[in-house]
Amino acid sequence: MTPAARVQTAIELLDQILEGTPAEKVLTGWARKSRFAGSKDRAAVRDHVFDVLRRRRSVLAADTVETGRSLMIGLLAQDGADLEDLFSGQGYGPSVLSVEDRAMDEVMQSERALDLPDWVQPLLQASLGDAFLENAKALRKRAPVFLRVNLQKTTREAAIDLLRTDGVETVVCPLADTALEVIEGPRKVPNSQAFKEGYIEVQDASSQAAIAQLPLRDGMRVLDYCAGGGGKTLAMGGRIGGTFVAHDALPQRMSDLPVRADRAGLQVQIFDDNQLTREPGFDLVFCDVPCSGSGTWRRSPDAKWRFSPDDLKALLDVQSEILDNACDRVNSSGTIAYATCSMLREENENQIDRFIARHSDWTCSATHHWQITERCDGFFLALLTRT
Ligand SMILES: C[S@@+](CC[C@H](N)C(=O)[O-])C[C@H]1O[C@@H](n2cnc3c(N)ncnc32)[C@H](O)[C@@H]1O
Repeated sequence: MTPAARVQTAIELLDQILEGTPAEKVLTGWARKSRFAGSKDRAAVRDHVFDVLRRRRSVLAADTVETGRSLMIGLLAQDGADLEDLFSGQGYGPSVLSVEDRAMDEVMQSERALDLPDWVQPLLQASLGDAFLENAKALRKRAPVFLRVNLQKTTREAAIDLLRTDGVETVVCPLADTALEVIEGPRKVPNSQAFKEGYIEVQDASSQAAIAQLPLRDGMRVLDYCAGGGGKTLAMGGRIGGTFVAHDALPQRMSDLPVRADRAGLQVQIFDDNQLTREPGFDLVFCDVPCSGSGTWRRSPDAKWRFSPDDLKALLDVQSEILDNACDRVNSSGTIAYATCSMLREENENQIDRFIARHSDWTCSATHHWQITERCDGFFLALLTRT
């Protein structure tokens, strides 16, 4: 596909997304139907679509109707692309620029907004204070890819060397002693020997840094209460030898965990609610609760525009219910670790304050924040123990 044809495809896919179809569904549907598109074409179209969604507000000039075409023109103009060349009307590319399109090109030389939904911006501002602007700007950029090195199987240095033999270039990330940033060849990671041998997993650096802050000791009994795909279970298992139990309200979310654990050389038991009630209390109950994901919105920019005040309210209820349930799963000297990838105070400190107001025998021994930067996603961790 020519660069212009990729732009026209992105325009058509964005129109479908604007009609309400989720971005992933639109992109997968197109990839299935378009056998002529190679992997580079797919990646380029995907990048166009996600760049627009990340900056959906600022790429649109004031008073311009939101269409796939107007959004793509705004994006390309903001990035300094040669619009006359791309919009030439040739081949499968988009039709030539109108007078209005050219006017937009000029407007877009300046940025309009921070690309946040109106109702979210004040909440983020109140939550982040002076750090708000830096965080909001970082959310408009593409996120880097990070790997977690499984220290039970190898070292960071050996992992760097092995990845290089498969065309994946990485550098040490200072945020965590397990973290590597991929600077070349991220798409080659799943087929690399390092991945197949269980030496590495894909995981953001702030999640790894949070796991490094947990009070983990060899021999502990650990429950990952909201395990999902099990990324945090594996990360905890990469740090200590112990007993690991995974649980999730939606067990199908854990379907890949046995294969991943096997690759990592970790034994993980998967328990439902009934099995958990028969278990003695755990030393650590890790609650990576469902949340707005606002610290990771640059990875799923579609979610940013879909997220509503009702969604937030429902999440707050689920988060407090999970914390209340976690109390029954932890032994008398154990710790509850509450984690979100949210930047919103409502989901973080306020949730902890409300928990302590409901459970006066509990105290918060530490909180940690990771801000959204070019280098890492936003993350929040609170450690709770009985007084
Ligand atoms: C943020 S995700 C977890 C991601 C996972 N820890 C990882 O590293 O891949 C939150 C998970 O909580 C689960 N969940 C939602 N409500 C729950 C509940 N009441 N009890 C336990 N898990 C719940 C969701 O199904 C989802 O998989």
